[in-house]
Parts: sequence; C-alpha cells; structure tokens
Amino acid sequence: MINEEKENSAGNIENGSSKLNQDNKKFQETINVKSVVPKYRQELLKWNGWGYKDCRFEVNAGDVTSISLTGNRYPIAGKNLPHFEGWVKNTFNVDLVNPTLSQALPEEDKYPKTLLIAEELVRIVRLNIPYSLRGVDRMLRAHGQTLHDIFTLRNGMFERIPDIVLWPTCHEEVEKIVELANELNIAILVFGGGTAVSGAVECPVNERRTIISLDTSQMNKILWVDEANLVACIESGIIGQDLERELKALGYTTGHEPDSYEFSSLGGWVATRASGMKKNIYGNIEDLLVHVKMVTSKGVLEKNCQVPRLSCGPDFNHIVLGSEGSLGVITEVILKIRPLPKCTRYGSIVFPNFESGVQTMRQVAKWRCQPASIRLMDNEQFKFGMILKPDAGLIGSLIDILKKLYLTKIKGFEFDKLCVMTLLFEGDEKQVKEQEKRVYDIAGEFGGFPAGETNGERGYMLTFVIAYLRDIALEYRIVAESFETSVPWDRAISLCANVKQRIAQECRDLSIRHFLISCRVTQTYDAGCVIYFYFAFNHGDVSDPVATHHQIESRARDEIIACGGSISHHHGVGKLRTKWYPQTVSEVGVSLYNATKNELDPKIYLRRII
Ligand SMILES: Cc1cc2nc3c(=O)[nH]c(=O)nc-3n(C[C@H](O)[C@H](O)[C@H](O)COP(=O)(O)OP(=O)(O)OC[C@H]3O[C@@H](n4cnc5c(N)ncnc54)[C@H](O)[C@@H]3O)c2cc1C
Repeated sequence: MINEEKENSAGNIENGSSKLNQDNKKFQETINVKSVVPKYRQELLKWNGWGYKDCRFEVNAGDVTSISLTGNRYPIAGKNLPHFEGWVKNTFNVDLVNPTLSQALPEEDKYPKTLLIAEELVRIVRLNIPYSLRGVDRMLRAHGQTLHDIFTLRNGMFERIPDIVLWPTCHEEVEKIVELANELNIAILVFGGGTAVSGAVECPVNERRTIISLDTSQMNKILWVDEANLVACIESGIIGQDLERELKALGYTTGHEPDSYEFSSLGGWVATRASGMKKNIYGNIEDLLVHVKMVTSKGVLEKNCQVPRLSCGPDFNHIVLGSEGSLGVITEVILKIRPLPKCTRYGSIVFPNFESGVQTMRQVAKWRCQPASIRLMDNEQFKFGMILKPDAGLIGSLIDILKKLYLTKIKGFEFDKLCVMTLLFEGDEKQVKEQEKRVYDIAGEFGGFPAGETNGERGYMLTFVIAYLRDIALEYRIVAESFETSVPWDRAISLCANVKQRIAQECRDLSIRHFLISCRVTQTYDAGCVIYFYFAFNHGDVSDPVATHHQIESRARDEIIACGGSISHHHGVGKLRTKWYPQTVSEVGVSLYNATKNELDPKIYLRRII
C-alpha cells in the first residue's frame, strides 16, 4: 500500500488521497425551509416600523393611562404597563395624547418611477428569475432600520429606490444576475433581512444607472448538515429564526443570536461581521464561519477546501466578512454547528453602581469564565426595565416595595446609582453550576449580589421587545436611535461617562431639554468590551429632528473615538460611519480596500464603503 492508501468496500480511497471519502459522514438531506417571513414581507411585517405587524405598543386610556404590547408573540404582550406614562412624562415631558400618526402606505403612483429601460427589462425577464416592479416592493428594499429610514417611511418618501427587485433562488441564479449587470452596466444592491442600522442598503440619490435590489430571501435552503464534522452548508438568505428552528429539530444550534435574529439573514451577518449575544460560547460570525462563496463581477471567490484552519494568507474569508455587499453577493456559507445545550439558566446580579459592575465583568473576562451571555445595564436602563414591568397587583406591588427597601435600607444601595447585570448560562448542569459559582463569587467581591433568575430572563426578553418602542416614541415626538462601540477595558468607564457628558452638552447647546442617554455593556473580550448606547429626545420644535439626532450622534462618535473606542463593534460602517473609515484603517488600508474593490468589482456595480 503506497502512502497509507487503502480502498474501502465502496471503492473510495480513504487516506492520503485527493479523493475525499464522505461515506463515514452522516449527512442530512437538503432542507427546503419555509420561512416565517413571506416573500412579500409587508404581509407579515410592518412596512413603516420594526417587526411584526400585529406587535405594537398602544396607549390604553383609562383611570390610569398605560401602554401594552399587542399580539401574543412576546411574554409581556397584552399586559398593562402602568408605570410607562409617568416615566415618559418625567423623562421627556410628553403626555401620551394626540399622537402623530404615520402616513398611510403610499398608492402605487406615489413611488419614484423606475429607471429601468425596455431593453434591460427584456434581458432580465429572459433570466427567468422572479421579479417585481411594484413601487411598494421597491421601496421596502430601499432601507434598513435607522431612525432616518423609519422617519422617512412614516412622513415622506425616499428620493431614490431600486428600479426592480429580483428574487434568485440559488447560487447559479445570482451568477446570472451579476453577469447580466456586468454586461448592461446595472448596479446591484444586495438585500438580506433589511435590519441594517448603517444606511447600507439605501440607494445613492445620484445613481442614474438602473439599480437591481437582489433580495436573497428565497435563497434559504439548508443544503446539507454534516454531523461528523459539525458543520452545515446554508444558503445566505435564510433568516435566524428559521435557521435555528430547523437545526433545533435535528438537535443542533449555531448559537448565533444577534438581537435582530428573528429577521436578519445569514448573508447579512457575514456581510456586516455580526455579533450574537452568546458569542462567549459559540463565537462571533467570523468564528463560526468555515467556508463562504461570494459571487463577484470577476467570478466566484471561495476556497477549495473545507478545513478548520489554513496557513495560507491573507485569509480571504476576511475579505468577505464585513464587505457589506460592496464586493460581491454571498450565496452559500458553511457554519459550525453545536449540539443543543442540556441546560440553560438565566441569572441576574445587582450592583451598587456601574463601576463595580464593569469591574466584575473585567474580572470575569480576565479569568475567562464568561457564561454564554453577560450584560450590564446602567442605572437609567435599570429604571427603564422597571417601567416595562406589568401591573403586579397589590401583593406584587408590595413585594416590589419590600425589595426596593431591602436594597436601599438594608444593603445601602442608592436607587439612582444601582445597576443590574443579566446572565445566561449554557452547558450541562455541572458546567452551569460551576459557571454560576465563579461569576457570583467574583460579583460578591465587588459588592454585587444575586437578584434571581426571573429578572435575568426578563432582561433578555426585553431585548427583543425594546426594538418595538421606537415606533410609539415617534408617535409622541420622541426620536430615538442606538449606537455601539468596542473599547479596551481600561477606557470603558471613562468612555461611557464622557459620551454621556458630551451628549448632554450637545443637547444643552441645541436647547434640547428632555432627553435620555443610557448605556449597557453587552459583550466582554480578553482585551476589552462592547458598549451599547441609547439616545432619545423630545424633538418638540426642532425643525429637522432626524438631522439633529444624527448631528449629536456624530459628535458622540467623535467622543467615542477620542476615548479609544471604535467606529463599530457589530453594526458595520454602512453609509452612516464612512467618515471614520480612513482613520480606522489608515491611508494604506483605504487604498487596499479600493484596490480590492476595483479588482473584484471594477465597474463598481455594487455599493462601495468609501
Ligand atoms: C433591533 C435590532 C437589533 C440588532 N441587533 C444586532 C446584534 O445583536 N448584533 C449584530 O451584529 N447586529 C445587530 N443589528 C444590526 C443588523 O441586524 C445586522 O447588521 C445584521 O447582520 C444585518 O443583516 P440583514 O440580513 O438584515 O442585512 P441587510 O440589512 O439586508 O443588509 C446589511 C448589509 O449587508 C449586505 N448584505 C446582506 N446580505 C448579503 C449577501 N448575501 N451578500 C452580500 N452582502 C449582503 C447588504 O448589502 C448591506 O450592506 C440589529 C439591528 C436591529 C434593527
């Protein structure tokens, strides 16, 4: 036998051969996934806001004005939230009366006309790929979820929207679209789940060429699951909740859970270098990604092997990761999968102040004992979480009062300073117990003490619900947006304080009196952490509230960078943050990016970062 090669009964060469034997792997067949989100998204999702149409906060006028979440998709749905009104009044000086409602969905003749010319349409139709020229379908793919996007949908119209929407169903159809676009000088914007908060999918106003919106949603099969190597090959248009549901039925998970995972797509995650809340166990998208196929104007970029690591650089996976649709269309991804955890448990810890919470996180990261997720809310967010508590009844209210008394009178915590950490543990029972012990012990050293499983679970549930609040805020003249950054540990606390101060100063300068700036630490690493800010204000008489919000956020980003923070940890650059791209990657970095762009996409069909 030469080179240790031996033939098996099926005639395949097992070892030392270039022919890969896959008989010993257990492959699941292709799964045709029926997505929760239909092809015409507006049938299920809001056309002018976040999430499901049947889920929205509404005001219930009565003896006590309260709000509640409609529908039955989230645990707090249908429950009265009686503390909301008082908090809104205190924080924003807003009464929940006389809402400013959104305009109705525009009639077909109100959308910008398509620039598609007859010859282009004929050629596109010949591709035999489903398409739409309807204004509503084009408009719904002209935006993501920024404040600017949603404000425009509610009150006006985008100046430029795609001229046609195409729904390819596989890699080969994407190749055909890109080839045709190349030939006819047509621009392509790739649309995944449309949850971007970076302006990435907006059409450049001055683009006079025809723009195709390439919607990946119908390209959502799980092509195979390889149980021997714990990887799965998946088409890029699949959305998170569909992927996790299908894998769960087989006993697996990717463990990738960004807060948008109900609606965001695999291709979008790769294109934006997304981060999931359970990254401590499963890794960020770049850690999960084993192999990726991207269709470029020059052909398909992919590696011709599927190995766990390769000493052959530069690593072209990292050309694809974070490319934000500017270099090509991601069509298929091989991701790592893991068996479902045997035990999942939530937890929470109360700290006397933000600093002690951050110190705890730092120690937890130092000793690498992070549970699947660990997050720290500042005092403003803690209070905000409280006002989202349903009516607890007499007994419940009494218990809440006793808890507050215990914290303030016995523990000596100041109600206006205390902070809460939420925790999510995963593993087997023994591992979870060990993790709990280590984390609670460390927290104890910094004055924190456990505050129960229910508070922890509620914290994670609220993450999904909070996204719905901006829509009701807009009805009452409050503009709101979140932004995030990553920062070394030793600068984390000062960055939070300085950004808050800077925003307060900017608001004062602009005579904005009623605003909220709040933050939480959402991820930990060996060398630093991630800070996520919420900033909202009552725009009262401000003539252009979106531009004003953008201006203040932009100054906050300058402050972040001055404090050693980054342009973005996971939201990406998009069009909103291009200003800081050169200083982030250096002049040489910009020219390297541009050279790559010119090489892979010489006629600049897809958008560019800078
Ligand atoms: C409420 C909310 C919570 C969020 N939470 C998180 C979070 O926890 N973690 C996180 O990382 N992000 C988060 N985000 C941001 C957003 O969800 C992510 O950036 C996500 O990865 C975008 O995926 P998508 O499918 O929606 O992409 P889209 O919005 O459709 O597109 C985003 C960018 O990716 C490009 N793109 C999409 N698909 C492809 C493809 N197949 N090939 C090439 N380019 C493509 C687009 O052209 C665009 O540039 C959140 C957003 C919201 C609104």
